[in-house]
Parts: sequence; C-alpha cells; structure tokens
Amino acid sequence: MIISARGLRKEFTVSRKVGRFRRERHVVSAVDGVDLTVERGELLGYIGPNGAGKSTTLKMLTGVLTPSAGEVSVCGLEPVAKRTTLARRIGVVFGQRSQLWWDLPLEESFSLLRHIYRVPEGDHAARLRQCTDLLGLDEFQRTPVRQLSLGQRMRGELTAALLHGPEVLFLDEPTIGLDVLSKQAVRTFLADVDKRGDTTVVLTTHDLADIEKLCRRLVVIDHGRVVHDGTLDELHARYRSRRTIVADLDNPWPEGLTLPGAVVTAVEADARRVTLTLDGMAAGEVVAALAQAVSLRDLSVQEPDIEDVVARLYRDES
Ligand SMILES: Nc1ncnc2c1ncn2[C@@H]1O[C@H](COP(=O)(O)OP(=O)(O)OP(=O)(O)O)[C@@H](O)[C@H]1O
Repeated sequence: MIISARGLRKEFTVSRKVGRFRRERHVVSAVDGVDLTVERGELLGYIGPNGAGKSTTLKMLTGVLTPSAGEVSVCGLEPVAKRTTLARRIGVVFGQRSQLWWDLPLEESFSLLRHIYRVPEGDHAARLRQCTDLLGLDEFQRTPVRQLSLGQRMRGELTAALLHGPEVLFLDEPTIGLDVLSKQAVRTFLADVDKRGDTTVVLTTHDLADIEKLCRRLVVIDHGRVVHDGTLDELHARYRSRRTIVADLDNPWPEGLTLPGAVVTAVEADARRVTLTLDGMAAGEVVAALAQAVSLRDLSVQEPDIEDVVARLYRDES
C-alpha cells in the first residue's frame, strides 16, 4: 500500500472570548482516529460534510500538519519528518492555495518547477505535452497566472502538480467554482491519469458527480471519523437505494393497480405520470408487466441518486 494511516488524530486548541475579559480554551477534535489504506494506482474519493476533517487529514498526509496521535506513512515515509523528500514524490492541489507564480506566464512557472524538482528536460517536455493536450492549455500558456480564469488556473495547477511525475496526487476540491466545461475537462483529465495507473489519486470534493464519474472507492468521514469505506454500490446497498421507473401514460393510472417487484411511489400530472420504485426485481420484468397493464407514452429507468444516499448518510451521522 502507498498510503496508510492508523488511529490518526488531530486536535486543535482554540480560545474563545467569554464575556468582556475572559478567554476560554477548548479542544476541537478535527480528525478523531482515522484508519485508512490506499493501494498504489487507486483513485480514492475522500468526502464528508463541511468541517468533517478532510482537509486536516490531507494536511497530515502531505506533512503540512503534525498529527496529535496515530501513525501515518505515505510512499513509505513519515510525512512531517520527511517532508522535503516526500514533496518530490507527491503532487498537491489545494483549491485555495496556488503553486504557480502570480506574475509569471504559466509556461515560466512550469519551467521554474522543472528546475526546483530537477526534472530531466525530456521527461518534463513529455509530461507537459500530455497535460497540455488533455487540458487544452496551449492558448493561455503565455498568459500571466493572475490574468487566468479560475478554470484555466485549475488546469495549470493540475499540470504543475504532475510535472515531476509524482506517485501520489492529493486534490482538495479541484472542481470547486468551475463551470460545466472546465469540470468536464478536469474529470476527463483525472480519468486519464487513473487509466494510466501509475499515479495514486486522493480526491476530496463536495461535487458528488466527481465521485460518481471517477471513484470506484469512497471513504466518507464525519466528525473526524470514517463512517463508510467501500464502493458507491455498497453505499447504495447499505441504504437500500433503489432504481426507479418513471412512466408517462396515455390514460390515467388505474387507482389501486399494483405490479409485482415494484412499489408505486408517485402518481402525478393528472395521474398520467407514475413513478415505480423497483423492489429487487429486474427493470425489464417490471417494464413488461407495466406495458401489459397500461398504454405507455414514454418511459425511463433512473439509477439511485448519489446526492440522496450521501445526504442520508450525513444525516444519520450528524
Ligand atoms: N487551524 C485550525 N485551528 C482550529 N480549528 C481548526 C483548524 N483547522 C481546522 N479546524 C477545525 O477542524 C474541523 C475540521 O476542519 P477541516 O478543514 O479539516 O474540514 P473539511 O472536512 O475540510 O471541511 P470543508 O468541507 O468545509 O472544507 C473543523 O471544525 C474546523 O473548524
């Protein structure tokens, strides 16, 4: 495994003003005993509600914060003790912080990074070409970073994080604030990184479409603790999320009609639209029974909603 954490904790002591003159100190448990292992080449989604402890975990994995307790190893190194060595083996994109030089054109930032990380010219050129092609960077490579839009800068940040060929890429909300096209570009790019298989990716995001499109495995934390570690399908199974069939009908839905393997969950639009939630039976069998019973105008089968299942998990844990 390339990342391992056992009993990882981080506490912050904060002081709060009480009355006019007194301050009271109290301890915030930001990460409260996280166990986590990530295998080489995985693309892991690390999600949780605001304040759950995601960024604090990433900061401990990258050596920015010293854990209060627990063991952590990334690329076989202890992040804080070996921070400089580790920096050469990981890439980091933290939404709020930039690794680019504000006043320099993007291409000069890339060139500086090549010297800082001492990347051989050929490797640098090959990786830059790959990122440029996939992220469409060509048209703004000569633009100073401060003039770039958020979406353009994020493409630059991703490139900057990958130019030294890191083994692990940590991404803290890489799609936040991006328009649909930029989001798509970032997701397609990350899917390509994942497909090549030589970079492990840890992704935190509030955009569940990122998770749905990119992550086979999902770790959910809340109040600093892991509350789910598994696939999205396993999460749906845990909450018994079901597929639904939405059918538009030529005539009103006959009151009281039932179909085996499905439950009627909504009758709308003057009873000419019915929603059936599948109860374990295959969609095809229910659709066939439906077509026998009523005259169908249109029909769609909808997958379980990720927003819904994750909201239920967050509610349960809060
Ligand atoms: N430097 C700090 N000092 C005091 N408390 C902190 C500090 N950093 C984080 N916290 C607290 O630790 C908890 C976890 O914060 P963290 O930033 O890790 O959450 P997060 O899951 O990344 O949230 P978000 O999704 O809102 O970015 C929060 O209660 C936060 O207020």
